Amino acid sequence: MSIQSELQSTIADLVVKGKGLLAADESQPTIAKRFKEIKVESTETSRLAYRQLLLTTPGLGEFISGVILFEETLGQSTADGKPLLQIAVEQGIVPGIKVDKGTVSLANACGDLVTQGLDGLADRLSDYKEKGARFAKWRNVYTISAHNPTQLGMDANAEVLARYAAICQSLGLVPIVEPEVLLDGDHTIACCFEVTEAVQHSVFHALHRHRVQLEYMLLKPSMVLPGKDSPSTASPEEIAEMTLVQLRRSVPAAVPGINFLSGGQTPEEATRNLNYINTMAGNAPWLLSFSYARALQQPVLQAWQGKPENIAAAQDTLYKRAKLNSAACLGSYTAEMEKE
Ligand SMILES: O=P(O)(O)OC[C@H]1O[C@](O)(COP(=O)(O)O)[C@@H](O)[C@@H]1O
Repeated sequence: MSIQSELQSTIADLVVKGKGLLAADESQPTIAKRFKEIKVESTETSRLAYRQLLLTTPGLGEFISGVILFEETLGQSTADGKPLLQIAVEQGIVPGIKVDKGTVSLANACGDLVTQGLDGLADRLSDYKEKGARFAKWRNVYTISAHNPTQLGMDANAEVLARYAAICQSLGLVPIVEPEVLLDGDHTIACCFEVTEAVQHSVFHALHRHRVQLEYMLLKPSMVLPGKDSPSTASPEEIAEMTLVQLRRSVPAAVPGINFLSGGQTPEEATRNLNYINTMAGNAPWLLSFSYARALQQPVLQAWQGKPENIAAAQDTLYKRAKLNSAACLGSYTAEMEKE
């Protein structure tokens, strides 16, 4: 298969109406933090048990088209020797992989961060592809404060994101481009709008400079929201409206899908806001869906508590959240469905 057809068929498998992505790619520090909340130690064994629980959830493929895995998971197998990646494939779920190496502070940029991981990326990607990954994900983070993000921070981050995307496409892996504007802070929704618009403009300029084919990538953005310590709140209609206006101004129609991250919203908020976005999207050119980690997994972790006897209940919870988010993709979610 040519690189072009590989990219095309992965996009076709990922961008499906009523389906979204499960982000199960928490880095070691992040998964340790999530496990700590349920008093489970993060070890290779506990991470395998948990991620096996996620991937073996019966019927998950009805609502999930792709899963983002962490590098370690790509090499893990069940006790009877089946690779976890194979389980995803058998569920009809496309396996992908997080390939960035986390953030460091960017010199001379007032505290802005920049994401690392470009060195040796092509070799790593070839290896992941050989193991079965068909898409990749890279996350940049932008903090909002009186001084951040700086133009320097936005430019430097856009450049690495575009270089990553170009390398992925050259090897036949679909890149998910994730510029996350963080929820931390007391900023207003208007300020988040302005920053998100500037960030995405810088990203799409860089993607253009690096000749990234927009038809064969997905955008994983944050929604436009007031900061979590903001004195002002915003209604779901306002969030949906501002998110859509911002996206229309920044994201070319050639991009096939936009899969939001949850970013610290509660599971219910993330589902409700996605539903409003889809009901208000009109004839938006992109499929608007989800690529949630916390908003899908928080209730699962609570139900699991690290205990084998809770696996079935935890899987029911994942199935339910995936189903509700699928409804939100179709604009048919209602708060009553939470009680079912
Ligand atoms: O561990 P990291 O690299 O900080 O990433 C944390 C998470 O951020 C995400 O990009 C988005 O997650 P949320 O939906 O919880 O905001 C996930 O894909 C990833 O697992």
